[in-house]
Amino acid sequence: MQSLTIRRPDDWHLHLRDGAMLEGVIGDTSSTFARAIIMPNLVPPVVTTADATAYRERIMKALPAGHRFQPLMTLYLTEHTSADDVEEGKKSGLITAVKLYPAGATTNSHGGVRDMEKAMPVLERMAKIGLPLCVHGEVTTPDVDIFDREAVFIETVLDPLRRRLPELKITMEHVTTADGIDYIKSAKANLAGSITTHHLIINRNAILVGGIRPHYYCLPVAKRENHRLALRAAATSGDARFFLGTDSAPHVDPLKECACGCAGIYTSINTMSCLAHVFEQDGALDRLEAFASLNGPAWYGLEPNEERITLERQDAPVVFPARIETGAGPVTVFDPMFALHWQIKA
Ligand SMILES: NC(=O)N[C@@H](CC(=O)O)C(=O)O
Ligand SMILES: [Zn+2]
Ligand SMILES: [Zn+2]
Repeated sequence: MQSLTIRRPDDWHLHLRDGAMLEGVIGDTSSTFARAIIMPNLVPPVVTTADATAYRERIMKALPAGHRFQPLMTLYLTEHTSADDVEEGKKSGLITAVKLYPAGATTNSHGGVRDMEKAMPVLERMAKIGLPLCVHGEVTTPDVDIFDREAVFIETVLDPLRRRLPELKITMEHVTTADGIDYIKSAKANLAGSITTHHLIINRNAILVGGIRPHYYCLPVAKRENHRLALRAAATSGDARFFLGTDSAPHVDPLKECACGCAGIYTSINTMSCLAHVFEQDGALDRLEAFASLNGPAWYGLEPNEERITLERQDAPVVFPARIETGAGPVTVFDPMFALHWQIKA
């Protein structure tokens, strides 16, 4: 049997939600990943250090017995965020990053930033104290086609911000385009990108061909095949600027299978099996550890995990449940549309 031992991975972009959903999903992450950057887009969002402290406590309480897991907390940037509060959060060790959601760009982002000018004092402070900004990189202006939102964001928001504040460390999260990959590669410093599991596997056909398939709908929406190939090349290259952020984003099935379905794909449970498949296909299994376990911590100034996991390849397909049951309702699991053969050794 073929096997691969790597340092225990981390997830640099994760939605754990709250309440019954949090309880239903956290074990799928904490059984595999040592740490995860926890997205703050709850209802209401995690805006202050006090909010993040309370949310962290709820996460730790929901953690299954015996699991070791460290949630890395983020704050949801608003036009009213206090720079002092952000600095306090970083100093106390609680806050790993601040998250920029352009208002209206994605799930629970209506309280996000409309006018970047209003966020400048906080961003300047973050640059000064070395606190990274995570961005959902899409513009929301109605005249921009949804498939172009990332490219236009780079040109009209991200690049001007980086010119104005070159010392600010920015993570372009869930990169979905060749434009994003090229832009990150062109930067001399202070820019990196996370890539999701599903964007390495699906292109936009998965959502639209043969019927509309809500469980492949996420934001940023999957793009054309040439973009997927660019993401794959970047992820499997070993380039330290690219690392895993699953963006696993659970929504209960009734909220996805309806006339106006939510964006988000649930991959926490089968991400490592999917990634091993992708890296094997591209002849890059030796670089899976860089993508999933080394590049992320290096970017965030943390040590890689000491623990190891072993992935084993078996001839018989590894079967994951089609959906998980949570106290909030059923959540469909990402189906990569090919058989998986790798699994984490218990
Ligand atoms: N990725 C998604 O499609 N959805 C995320 C929000 C986000 O990361 O943009 C969610 O919170 O559901
Ligand atoms: Zn996002
Ligand atoms: Zn997300």
